[in-house]
Amino acid sequence: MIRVLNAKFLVSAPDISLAPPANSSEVAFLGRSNVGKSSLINALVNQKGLAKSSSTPGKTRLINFFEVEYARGTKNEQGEPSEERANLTFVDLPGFGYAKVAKSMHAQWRKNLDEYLKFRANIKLFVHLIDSRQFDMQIDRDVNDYLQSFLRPDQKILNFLTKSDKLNQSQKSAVLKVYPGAHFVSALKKTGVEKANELIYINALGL
Ligand SMILES: Nc1nc2c(ncn2[C@@H]2O[C@H](COP(=O)(O)OP(=O)(O)OP(=O)(O)O)[C@@H](O)[C@H]2O)c(=O)[nH]1
Ligand SMILES: [Mg+2]
Repeated sequence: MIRVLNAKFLVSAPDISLAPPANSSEVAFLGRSNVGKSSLINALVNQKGLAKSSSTPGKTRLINFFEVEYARGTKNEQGEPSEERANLTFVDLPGFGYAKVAKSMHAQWRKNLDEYLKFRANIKLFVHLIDSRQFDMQIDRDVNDYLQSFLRPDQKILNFLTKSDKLNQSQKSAVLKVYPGAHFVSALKKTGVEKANELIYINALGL
């Protein structure tokens, strides 16, 4: 059993130069604008307004850092139940593909994110969120290829399909044909959230 003990906002930074010290494994949440990044972070840490979410695309404009304290039930050397603790840093990023932004500003965002994503040493996990209703978009394939192009051996990518409460079973089956083994989450209904925490914890810590 994995649970979040505590989560708190650290800092918002416009680019990597103002990021907090890189002293714990970092999980970067990325995906198209409005896909549900901020909402999923809130669901994972079980706090409503920690990451700011909005129905207006383009809500998250800075790189937002959160410290998340996890506890995992395990067994000690004597085989008795015990609990291990670990801190992760969650990073809520501005969305890709937000059209209503002036081109020049958009280019600047891309540049800022590019440096952060490629050169931040402690990123161990990229959580790429894909809208389960629009799962077959070129921009998401491009983002996957982009991440793969600089992925280090100590890093992983997870694909989560968001807003799964909007899908019926046959629609989910169609998604699974394109993303076999995809993990569905709903921040609204809180489904798939516990499993998501487990996947994040294990992959970010390389367990
Ligand atoms: N039905 C449903 N709606 C959701 C879910 N998660 C988020 N939403 C809605 O989707 C909209 C966008 O959510 P955000 O979490 O702000 O999305 P974001 O990816 O952080 O967006 P940007 O910061 O603009 O990139 C909001 O209106 C949310 O209420 C979900 O699991 N189910
Ligand atoms: Mg957001």
